[in-house]
Amino acid sequence: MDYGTGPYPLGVRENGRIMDGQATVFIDGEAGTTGLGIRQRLHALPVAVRSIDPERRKDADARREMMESADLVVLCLPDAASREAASMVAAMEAAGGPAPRLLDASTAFRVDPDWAYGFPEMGADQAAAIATARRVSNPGCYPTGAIALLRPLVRAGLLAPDFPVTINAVSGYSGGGRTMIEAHEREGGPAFELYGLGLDHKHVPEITRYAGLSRTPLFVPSVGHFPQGMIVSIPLHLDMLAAPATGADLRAVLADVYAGSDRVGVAEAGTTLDADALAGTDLMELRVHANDARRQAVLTARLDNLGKGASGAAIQNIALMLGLASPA
Ligand SMILES: NC(=O)C1=CN([C@@H]2O[C@H](COP(=O)(O)OP(=O)(O)OC[C@H]3O[C@@H](n4cnc5c(N)ncnc54)[C@H](OP(=O)(O)O)[C@@H]3O)[C@@H](O)[C@H]2O)C=CC1
Ligand SMILES: CC(=O)N[C@@H](CCC(=O)OP(=O)(O)O)C(=O)O
Repeated sequence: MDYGTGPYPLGVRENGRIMDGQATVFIDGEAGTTGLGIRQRLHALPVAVRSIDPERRKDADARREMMESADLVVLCLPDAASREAASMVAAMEAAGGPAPRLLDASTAFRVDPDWAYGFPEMGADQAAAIATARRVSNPGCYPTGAIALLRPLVRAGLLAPDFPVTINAVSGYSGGGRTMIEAHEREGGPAFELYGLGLDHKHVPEITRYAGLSRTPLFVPSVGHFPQGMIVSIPLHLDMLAAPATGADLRAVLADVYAGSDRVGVAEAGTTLDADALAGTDLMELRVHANDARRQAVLTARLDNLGKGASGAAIQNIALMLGLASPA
C-alpha cells in the first residue's frame, strides 16, 4: 500500500476512503484507559471516529473489518494484541488492499526501526518523520520525561553517553491500566510502592536508545495512591559531567531545545514538587533543581501519565499524521 508522503490535507486521501471529507479513525482498545482518553480528545479534531461493537471488540475478524475501513488505526492494547493487530495490517498491505496507517500506544514497537518514534519535540525533524510515517509508536509515559531531560544534555556534550544515569520516578495508579485502577479504587492500593526492582522495566530500552545513552540507566519506578500524575527525577553530581556546568547551564540547554514547544517547557525550580499538579493536562514541565555550591542537581519532569504520557501525546501524533492542527 502506498501512502504517499503526507501530511495529508483534510478530506484528501490517496486510498479512496473519504468519509464526509474527514479521515476515519478506529481505536482498537477504545474501552481501555488510554483508548478512552484518546476518544475524548478526538472530539477536538475534525475526524470521523468508527467504533467496534463492544461485544466483538476481541474478535479478530471484527477488528480486521474495522481496520480495513479506517485511514488511521490507534492501537491501545496490551503488547501481544498490538503485535497481532500490526500483523493483520501487514497482511492487508501484502495483499494490496486498503490498509490503514498505525499509531501504537503499547511498548511493542518503540525501538523498532520500522516505526517512527512519536515524540515530536525530540528533534527538529521528528514532527516531519511522524507526519510521513506509516507506523508510529507513541512513547512510554516514563520515557517521555526521561528522554526530554537527558537527550538534550547528551547532545550538548554535557552528559557522556556512558554516564551512569539513575532515573527515579513516581506515577499515579492509572499508569497500570484498568487492573491497577480497580485495585486502587475498589480494594484500596498501597499508599506508595516501589516496583520494577528486577531492574528490567519495559521502558529501559526506549529510554536508552532515544536519550542517546550507551550505558543502560538504572530505572526505579514507583506508584502512589493517586489517580493521575507523574514525576521523573534524575540526580546528577555536577563534577561528574563531561564538561564543567552549573545548574543554570543545564537549564539553558533545556530551555533552548524546548523554546518553540507549546507542550513542553522549562519551569522555575522550587524546593518541593507535587506529582499531580498537571493531571488533566497534556503539558510537561522540566526543571533543574541545583545546589551549585555542593555541585549537585536533580532534573525533574512533571506530566500527566495519561496526558503527555499517553493520550495527549497520541492526539499530537494523530494530528501530525493526518495533517491537522494539534488541539490547543
Ligand atoms: N495507562 C497508562 O498510563 C499508559 C498506557 N500505555 C499503554 O497503552 C496500552 C493500553 O493500556 P491501558 O489503556 O492502560 O490498558 P487497559 O487495561 O486500561 O486497556 C486495554 C484495553 O485493551 C482491551 N484488550 C485487551 N486485549 C485485547 C484484544 N486481544 N483485542 C482487543 N482488545 C483487547 C482491553 O479489554 P478488556 O479490559 O475487556 O480486557 C481494554 O479495553 C498498553 O500497551 C499500555 O502499556 C501507554 C502509556 C501510558
Ligand atoms: C504505574 C504503572 O504500572 N505504570 C506502567 C507504565 C505505564 C504504561 O503501561 O505505559 P507504557 O505503555 O508506556 O509502557 C508500568 O510501569 O508498566
